[in-house]
Amino acid sequence: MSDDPTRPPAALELTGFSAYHGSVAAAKDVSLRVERGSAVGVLGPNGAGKSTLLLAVAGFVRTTGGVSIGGQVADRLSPARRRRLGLAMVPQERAAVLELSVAENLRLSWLTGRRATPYEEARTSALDIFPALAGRLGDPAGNLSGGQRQMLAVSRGLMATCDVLLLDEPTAGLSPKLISELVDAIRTLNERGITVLLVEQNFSVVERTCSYIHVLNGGGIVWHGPTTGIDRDSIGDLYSGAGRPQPPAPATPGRVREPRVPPETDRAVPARSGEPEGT
Ligand SMILES: Nc1ncnc2c1ncn2[C@@H]1O[C@H](COP(=O)(O)OP(=O)(O)OP(=O)(O)O)[C@@H](O)[C@H]1O
Repeated sequence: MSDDPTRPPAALELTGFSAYHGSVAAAKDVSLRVERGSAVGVLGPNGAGKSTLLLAVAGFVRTTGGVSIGGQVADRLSPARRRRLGLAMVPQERAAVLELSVAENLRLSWLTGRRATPYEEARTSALDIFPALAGRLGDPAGNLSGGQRQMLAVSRGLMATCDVLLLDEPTAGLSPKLISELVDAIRTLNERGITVLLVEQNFSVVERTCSYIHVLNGGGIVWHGPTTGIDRDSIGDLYSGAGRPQPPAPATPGRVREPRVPPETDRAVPARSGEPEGT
């Protein structure tokens, strides 16, 4: 948790957070902060520990260190209790009950979620973001294309009427058109005050949605900084931990988003162990 009592609580905050498969730490000493209504990206090579980190935040993996959701300490809470605090996760597998219809899948997520918003309202709100699903409500989820199933997976997260959405590589395998739709959807979520922690391999998606990124490798954060101004050619250096801060590039309207971070934290810094890292 933040040491500064005057700072409003983050939507999500990890402090010295480690996550274990058995006795092996797949995410190590991760500290990060995600402000309400912002999107923060986690990039890194295969096996870096990104999915494990999200699963651990959602409560499915043994952890040490601190996790708080909306200012509430959640370290020891079950996944269900974390959902009630407003956390939802969309795993990499595009989870849906394939035998149930699209509408039934949405209803199921609402029933097992926080029900902070009436069902009809939550459904209208989700379909507003993914209109392609509106015409498929009666179809079995198993009949959807991969991209449509991804939209359904994100909609299911929204039906839980969440405040914080964890997205694990939501654009994997999608066409450029569907990726653009998903990018727009993430921006819309932020505009509605929903916070997003986005695991991605696709830097372009992170660049278009996130104000801040953390690069994970070998389970630890090897670099973090604002997204604006990162030179695409330096991504390999960031992955290897050899990244150097880049001078901020002038924002190009419509292409690069203005950073949402406060000016005093608008700087790129190689990560040091134990250092709080945030937006
Ligand atoms: N259920 C598990 N049991 C044991 N080890 C696991 C398990 N799941 C993942 N691991 C190991 O934890 C490490 C991190 O895996 P993780 O899936 O979190 O990485 P990732 O960054 O999400 O990779 P990718 O981008 O390929 O999905 C890897 O070494 C992996 O082999």
